[in-house]
Amino acid sequence: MMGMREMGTNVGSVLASLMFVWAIFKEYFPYRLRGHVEKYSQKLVRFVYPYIEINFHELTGERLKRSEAFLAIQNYLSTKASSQASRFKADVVKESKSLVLTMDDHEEVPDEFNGVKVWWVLGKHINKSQSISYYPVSDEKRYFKLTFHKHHRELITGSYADHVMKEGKTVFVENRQRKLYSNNPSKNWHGWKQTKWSHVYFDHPATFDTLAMETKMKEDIKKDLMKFSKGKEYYAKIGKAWKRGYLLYGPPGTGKSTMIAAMANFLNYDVYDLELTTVMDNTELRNLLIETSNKSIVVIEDIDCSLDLTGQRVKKKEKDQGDEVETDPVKKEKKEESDNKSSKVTLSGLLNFIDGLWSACGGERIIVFTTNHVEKLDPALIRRGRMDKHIEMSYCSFEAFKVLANNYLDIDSHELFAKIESLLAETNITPADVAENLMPKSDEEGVETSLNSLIEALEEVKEEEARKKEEEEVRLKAEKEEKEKEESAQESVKIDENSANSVVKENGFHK
Ligand SMILES: Nc1ncnc2c1ncn2[C@@H]1O[C@H](COP(=O)(O)OP(=O)(O)OP(=O)(O)O)[C@@H](O)[C@H]1O
Ligand SMILES: [Mg+2]
Repeated sequence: MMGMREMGTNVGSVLASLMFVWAIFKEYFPYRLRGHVEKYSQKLVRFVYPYIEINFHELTGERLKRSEAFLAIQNYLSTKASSQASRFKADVVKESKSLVLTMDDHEEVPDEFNGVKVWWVLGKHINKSQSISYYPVSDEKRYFKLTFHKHHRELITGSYADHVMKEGKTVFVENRQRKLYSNNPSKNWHGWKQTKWSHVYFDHPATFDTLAMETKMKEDIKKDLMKFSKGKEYYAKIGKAWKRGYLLYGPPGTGKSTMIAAMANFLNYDVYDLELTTVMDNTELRNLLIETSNKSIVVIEDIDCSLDLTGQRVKKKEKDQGDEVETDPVKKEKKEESDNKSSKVTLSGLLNFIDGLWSACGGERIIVFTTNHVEKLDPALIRRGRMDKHIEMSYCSFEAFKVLANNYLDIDSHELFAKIESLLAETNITPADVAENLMPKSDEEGVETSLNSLIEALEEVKEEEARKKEEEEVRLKAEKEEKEKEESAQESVKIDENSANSVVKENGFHK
């Protein structure tokens, strides 16, 4: 087959001859006859150059978003380019294992589909605008040019285009390095980069295997996630937006954040960590959420600390609860930060978004809320449909301990396990504390030392709990006695009053 460059040279010489003929023709031909000749000459060019070109630009639309087609083509060609092209760009090194190659600018990559040959070239326009701007403007516009013979127009614009998009997306999923996004404060949204989210590569080692919790619960969650990720058609059929809400609640250190990482690793999704205290109002919240991509988990941690729960429905409840003191210093700060802001994200803003707009923009998103105080949340926020699945992360059970022992010490059983089991049944200790005790502190420390250190910690917790219980009992007893005293004092006052009244009566002061 003739290469594109060869073909280009031939076409060039033909065109040069035509130009020459055209000049002579313009000079000597009568004006009236020119129209006919022009029509036939166009036909001639199409006959000499029977190829069609289609350009796929990188940036499209009003807001110059990155075109999905461009990305898919880029990924599709990355597999072709490695065998056909000679100049590459190495883009990403995925988890330090493989080099992902993409074709370099102006490199030509041929491809074949059902015996039909096509050519791809990556080109770019340099915008030479002279406008003076405070911010540097991106002046490079890249595009892929697809060239093919006009006879195959239907095949190429139909099934070949589908094939490229599908393959490209598969390659993208295989090669992509997942990201952890955090939202930028809105004062940084304008100007040159205009990024609402900044990202780092997401490389958290947590998996469901390393997560300490009951096996049944774990399997349940895994099944639920799997069903969700494969549920595109199902969600379309029932007319529901392809999203799912999870609420993780439980005391600090029970693995809520670890669970989110395990979920992201399980599904191969990106994570958007949404820090609500830096979001000024509901409009900003909306703008942020609209910019999230498919296949992602949007996380809002400590919802009770970061969200202004001034939705009408909550006002009363908040008052009723009084000022509960937040003990965790990190969360306390977060709460104060949220309280100090002038404009705030409201509960109803968040609810509206989850319910309404969210449904209209893409799918395959999971939204996870975490909290230490589930009782503080408005039932309207956590009802099914908004938060579809509620997961309680609780104190360490024996089953959860076994997972941790396996992770940290590589053991399935030990003679000290029985003692630990009975201690765990009587105490409330978080998996974080168990993990901390199990982790060997030096190379010399063996399994037994770690287990004994855990037993010690458990006994301490048990003693502490017993002490607290005793104190509570003493306090309650004292309160009860105080109350009884007060009551008896009131009683005696009443008796005194009554007796005084009767004395008055006897003395005849009352008529
Ligand atoms: N269920 C668990 N399985 C495995 N490791 C755990 C688990 N729970 C806690 N850990 C360990 O304890 C550390 C703290 O846990 P994590 O940050 O997930 O707690 P959290 O529930 O998110 O706490 P907070 O409410 O304070 O945010 C983790 O780094 C992890 O090593
Ligand atoms: Mg956490």
